Amino acid sequence: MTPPIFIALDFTTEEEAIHFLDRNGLNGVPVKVGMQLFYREGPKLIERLKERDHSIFLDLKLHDIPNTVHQAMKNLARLEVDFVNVHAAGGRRMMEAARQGLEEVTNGHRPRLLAVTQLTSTDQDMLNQELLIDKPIDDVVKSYAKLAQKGGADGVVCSVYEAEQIKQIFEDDFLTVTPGIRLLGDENHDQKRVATPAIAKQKQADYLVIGRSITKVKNPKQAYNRAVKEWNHESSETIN
Ligand SMILES: O=C(O)c1cc(=O)[nH]c(=O)n1[C@@H]1O[C@H](COP(=O)(O)O)[C@@H](O)[C@H]1O
Repeated sequence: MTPPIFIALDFTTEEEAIHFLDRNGLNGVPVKVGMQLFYREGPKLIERLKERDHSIFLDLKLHDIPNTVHQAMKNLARLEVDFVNVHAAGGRRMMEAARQGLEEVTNGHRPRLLAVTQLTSTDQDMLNQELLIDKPIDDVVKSYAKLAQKGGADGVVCSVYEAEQIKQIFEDDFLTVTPGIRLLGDENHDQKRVATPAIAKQKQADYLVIGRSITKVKNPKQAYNRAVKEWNHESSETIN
């Protein structure tokens, strides 16, 4: 079975992304396309990745008034990717509009809708001091997750540290997709709520998103295999 690990293709051009996949023998692995690459290459890149049998998470994090998100989602639905996302902070009505847009256009293959709860680059201090949200971050994430479910999302994007609690609240098929993943010893960069693939497995995350720990290292294939191995064998590597 293909491991549920999306490699974040945070490259500037299609050629760089395809070259990366080819050079490292990563054909057919699940990939995430975010704003850096999509704003440059657009839908034709998605077609190319689909032809190459990649599952695709199109991560554009929509956050706007409900009508705009509704219309935008209709266009994204036509790309027939596997996952798309919005910011839960846009509110219930916006998420309902997103879901409606996806349903109006697709017949059969509706992309699953994810809602970003709190970015993994946000920590407790930033939540309190910059966003003026005066609550423990895991409570905020859980509360946004409940809102997301009411708004028709199929799951949330959260950190590994909230995944288990979310699994306890919802049915098994409400998904948790967790970025902020690092292999032991790697730099955290701008990420704050960080965990290894092994911890993600222990905390019952459904999917992992891994970028720089695979894409920016000397031997990406080896890093990818290490992540898969941790995921499969529940190794006990930890990270602070
Ligand atoms: O929605 C996302 O994919 C996302 C949400 C979030 O809270 N944090 C987060 O890092 N991401 C994305 O996941 C990827 C993480 O990349 P690395 O930090 O390089 O592993 C980036 O493409 C981010 O845009």
